[in-house]
Amino acid sequence: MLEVKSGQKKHSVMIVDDDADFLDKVRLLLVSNDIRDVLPVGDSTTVLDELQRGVFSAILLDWVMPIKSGADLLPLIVQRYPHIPVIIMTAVNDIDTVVDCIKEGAFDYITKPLDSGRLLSSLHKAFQLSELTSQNRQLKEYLLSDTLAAPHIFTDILTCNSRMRAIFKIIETVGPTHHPVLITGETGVGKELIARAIHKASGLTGEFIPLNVAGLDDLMFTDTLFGHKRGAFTGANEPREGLIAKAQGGTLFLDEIGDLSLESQVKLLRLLQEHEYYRLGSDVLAKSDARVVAASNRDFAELINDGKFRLDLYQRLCFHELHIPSLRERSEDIPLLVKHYSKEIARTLNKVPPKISLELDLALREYEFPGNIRELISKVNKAVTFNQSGTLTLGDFPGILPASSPPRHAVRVNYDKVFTLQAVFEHFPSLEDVERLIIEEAVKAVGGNKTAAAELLGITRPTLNKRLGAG
Ligand SMILES: Nc1ncnc2c1ncn2[C@@H]1O[C@H](COP(=O)(O)OP(=O)(O)OP(=O)(O)O)[C@@H](O)[C@H]1O
Repeated sequence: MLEVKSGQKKHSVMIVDDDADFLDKVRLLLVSNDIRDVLPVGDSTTVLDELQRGVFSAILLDWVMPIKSGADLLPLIVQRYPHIPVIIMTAVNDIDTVVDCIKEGAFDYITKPLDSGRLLSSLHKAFQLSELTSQNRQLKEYLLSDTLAAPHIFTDILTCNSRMRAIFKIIETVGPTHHPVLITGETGVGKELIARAIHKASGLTGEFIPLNVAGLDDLMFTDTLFGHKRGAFTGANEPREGLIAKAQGGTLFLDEIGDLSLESQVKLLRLLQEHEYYRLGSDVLAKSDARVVAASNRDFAELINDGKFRLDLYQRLCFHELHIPSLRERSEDIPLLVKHYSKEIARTLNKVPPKISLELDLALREYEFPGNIRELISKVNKAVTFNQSGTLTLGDFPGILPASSPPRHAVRVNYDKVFTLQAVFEHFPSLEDVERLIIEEAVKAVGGNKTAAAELLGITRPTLNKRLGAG
């Protein structure tokens, strides 16, 4: 999970002044106000060295000093350490100096003799800025980097697609907020898997409770979600606990939310707004802290326009919205998924995992997969079940046409290739060099998800771990 360090951080302050008594006084003032990490610097020529050695949340810098003055140091500090707020201290109380300091990038300016209240308030503001800057930096590094903070959350979602990886990053960021999330995307793209990943990223200790609301009339929806009291309606002989109670402290996943009846939408809106509900037949208000994640393959703009979906409910649900791309928009995932599922299905049938012919591989990449990954799994299932030869070919996938482009033969061995290899390795590589490169590239391509990397490489995860360990 993404963790931006903040809060009760210890702050360290550098005080630079050529007056030893003054330095001592300020240090005592800070220490007695719980700022214990203070570095007094009497010789201003050592400031840059000290900055290289330590980490500081703020600098108190005297303006007038012999040899290297505050005016000399300020531009250098601002240029090299723009994230450290610098507070200028000076006896010179004229507007020109103030303007000069601020123009050079000082955070604040205080006059001597120091007013302790003013100094402490300025320092606390500087700490806030320094914390924000450091959080921003961490977030930026995290979002720009290609590594996930908690890749294990996504092990079930095989992908080497960059949009999917960006979605993983968003999940790591918004997962712990506990706000509602609306997941959209065509049928079978993996919306439920994404919902489960959001639950894992939330840190919630309660359960993940899925409910498919398609086809539920208002009574069925209300009864299933909120439960009922004994005798609430004819046939309600026993009390029923609704799913919302089961999802307490966890996540309620409402699938096919675009198909929810308008009457039920009002009830769901109330739950999202008030976090309260009534069981059928009961006038006792119950509380719910379940996080709501909803999914749909419907077009909400159209539904709202046609009066079939309430705008206020949509706005509540899509506090965060994730759109999952269709499989044809990430066709690079197709070979990975075909390999994974053909192996899985072969295992359940006690068969040897089949090979996949190049012709089939190319044809599958071009096929549209209107039913997305669910369709892919079903097609692979049939193919593996009936295949006898040990190699899946186009013949095992009725309805799939050969690829329009001629097979791209993976590697054409000629001297060009040798030169390409040498450009990568600067020498002719050994098999071990090439293996290490391929493994590194595969792990990078799937963003550190070792299960997916093993799939991509056509080896088992333990083998990958062994090779990584040896690398
Ligand atoms: N990236 C993936 N890697 C491996 N399996 C996947 C991936 N995405 C989806 N699947 C599998 O595909 C099937 C369909 O996924 P899922 O039910 O999450 O789709 P969905 O978008 O919720 O479908 P629907 O819109 O019909 O509810 C499931 O068996 C799921 O495990």
